[in-house]
Amino acid sequence: MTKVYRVVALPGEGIGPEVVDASVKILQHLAKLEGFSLTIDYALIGQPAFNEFGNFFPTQTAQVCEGADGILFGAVTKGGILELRQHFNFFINLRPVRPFEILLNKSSLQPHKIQGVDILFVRELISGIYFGPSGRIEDDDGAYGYHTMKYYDWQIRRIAKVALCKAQERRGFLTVAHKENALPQIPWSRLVQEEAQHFPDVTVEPMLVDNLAMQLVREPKRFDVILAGNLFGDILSDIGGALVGSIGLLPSVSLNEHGFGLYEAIHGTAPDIAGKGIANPLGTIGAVILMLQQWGEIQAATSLLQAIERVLAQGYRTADLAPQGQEILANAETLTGLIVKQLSEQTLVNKK
Ligand SMILES: NC(=O)c1ccc[n+]([C@@H]2O[C@H](COP(=O)([O-])OP(=O)(O)OC[C@H]3O[C@@H](n4cnc5c(N)ncnc54)[C@H](O)[C@@H]3O)[C@@H](O)[C@H]2O)c1
Ligand SMILES: CC(C)[C@H](C(=O)O)[C@@H](O)C(=O)O
Ligand SMILES: [Mg+2]
Repeated sequence: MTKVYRVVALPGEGIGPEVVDASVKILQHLAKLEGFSLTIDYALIGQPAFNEFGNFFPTQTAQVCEGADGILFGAVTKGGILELRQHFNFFINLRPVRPFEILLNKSSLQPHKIQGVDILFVRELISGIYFGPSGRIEDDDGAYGYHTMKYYDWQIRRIAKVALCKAQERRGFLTVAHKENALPQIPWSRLVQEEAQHFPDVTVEPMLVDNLAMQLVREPKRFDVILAGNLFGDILSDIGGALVGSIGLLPSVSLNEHGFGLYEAIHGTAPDIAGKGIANPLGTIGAVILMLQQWGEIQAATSLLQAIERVLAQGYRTADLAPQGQEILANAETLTGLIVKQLSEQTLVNKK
């Protein structure tokens, strides 16, 4: 029986529409090759949504997303994304950091430091300082603003379980980012260690987040799964961009307890390059791989990864990867076309 999937594309702003466009083309092509049925519905988020509905994440958009098999997201300036994450209870944010072998020389670190790096960030996504009580007030000392880092213990425990499961499936090593020397009321280490009693095969290593940032650059290979709260996870995962060579390469999935997911790159709207067609679409295309894996379309996921690797092996590079020597400068459209062509060729070979 043909499997039927419905994806909601939310292109958003800046380079969002460019990278979503590339990813949709690839997904549609894969559907034809792999024989699954695919519908893509489009909806507005961010500034375009505000212009149309006076709201960055309008009810109309929430309704379109309801019941879909996945949301493919571009980028927004800020308005809309936090509301979207909260609306669907996407408390799990997974950000894998694994360099492409052929791009080791694009890392900010020396190739031998980065070869073999395989890190999974597990970031809590709908609590912490992003969502705690906040405001602007004026008192006798003047105007001030505040944001509050607030975590219920159960919110930490539930994301800890996710991270522990991931570590168990991987290399059994979980680093917990915390800042208990300054923020002792939010005991990440203790709560995660308590949960870890049910995971005897996982080693838990609590690490102060400032040291963790340094160790990530110094010796990235020592990490397996890194668990972090919302703010620390945001900051630490961008370091991954420097490790793999460009932030434009990194994908992400945000999930709720039912496995419903929001798929996006970790980068933003990149206003400095938006509208030029030169954005690297591989982060968002990588998010398509995560979507296919989540659906259980393993053959399609593997085939897409292979196609990307082969196109990179042919020397094509977007501008962020600073092509030089034998490498060939490609824009997003060219790169996408090459991946589509490669997918067709692979399928032909496999069917022979
Ligand atoms: N999920 C999201 O929607 C999301 C994520 C991060 C930032 N943002 C928003 O994006 C805006 C810009 O933020 P920023 O400049 O700090 O971060 P950014 O990720 O947009 O850009 C940082 C740098 O990386 C480059 N870059 C990013 N993605 C790229 C890609 N795919 N290909 C090539 N180069 C790429 C940019 O050109 C820029 O030099 C802000 O308004 C921020 O709030 C949104
Ligand atoms: C746009 C912004 C609010 C967002 C975040 O901080 O979560 C982004 O930086 C990300 O990494 O997804
Ligand atoms: Mg970020």
